Amino acid sequence: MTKPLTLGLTGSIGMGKSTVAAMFEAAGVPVFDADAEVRAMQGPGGRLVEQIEAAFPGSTGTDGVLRDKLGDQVFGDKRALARLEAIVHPAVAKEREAFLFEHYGTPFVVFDIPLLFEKGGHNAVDRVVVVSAPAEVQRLRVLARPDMTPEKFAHILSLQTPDAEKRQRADYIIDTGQPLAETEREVIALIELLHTEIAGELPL
Ligand SMILES: CC(C)(COP(=O)(O)OP(=O)(O)OC[C@H]1O[C@@H](n2cnc3c(N)ncnc32)[C@H](O)[C@@H]1O)[C@@H](O)C(=O)NCCC(=O)NCCS
Ligand SMILES: Nc1ncnc2c1ncn2[C@@H]1O[C@H](COP(=O)(O)OP(=O)(O)OP(=O)(O)O)[C@@H](O)[C@H]1O
Repeated sequence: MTKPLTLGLTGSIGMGKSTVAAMFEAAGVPVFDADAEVRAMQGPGGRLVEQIEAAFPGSTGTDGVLRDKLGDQVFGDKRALARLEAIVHPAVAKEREAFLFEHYGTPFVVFDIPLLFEKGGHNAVDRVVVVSAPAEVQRLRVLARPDMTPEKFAHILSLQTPDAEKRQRADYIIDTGQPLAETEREVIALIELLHTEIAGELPL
């Protein structure tokens, strides 16, 4: 069985990555959700909880990692964040490989990875899909979230590769600054293009 073509799906905070990932999934494309894997491994009984508690005392409870507490410890401190990443990222990579193996024979799969460029994951996928909307649309979406402040938003943005650079480095861009139905049409068109390519009707 052949290895699927791998699409890395990414985008900055609030750009609509999860929404677009759900569109791929609804169209029958297997989607690996890196964030969901992290949450499972950090949640109740999760396999990283003990290791995280040892590295960040007081950051876990009976329900696993206390994400707001851990976030407070790492988002303002680059070295602490790097220590957390050294625990989390290798574990996610392992799960991703297992997912790929399970889907051998499928034409292509999507890896939904928020920090694809930031952490070098773009080198490990065949194609990169970036979701992008105008900065003002992004800002309004993010600031409407509970517990979000302009300061927190600015800080998270400062940790992420700028949208303009993501767009430049993308193989495909999905516009999420338009009505959902239009975005969905773009997703379906991309899926059709990839099927055509894989079927050998166009050069890869
Ligand atoms: C610190 C944690 C527990 C905070 O969880 P919380 O639910 O409060 O925030 P959430 O995960 O939704 O992140 C908020 C925003 O920060 C960004 N962000 C998260 N981790 C990082 C990071 N390591 N570097 C830069 N930005 C990050 C996210 O993309 C998102 O836009 C969590 O973010 C975490 O475990 N991060 C480290 C693992 C990681 O890198 N995960 C993201 C990709 S797999
Ligand atoms: N055309 C569109 N495409 C995608 N999302 C849209 C669109 N129009 C409106 N939205 C809304 O924008 C929001 C995007 O949130 P979503 O959780 O998908 O973003 P995200 O990039 O995954 O966020 P984060 O990186 O912060 O987790 C959703 O509430 C979605 O309904």
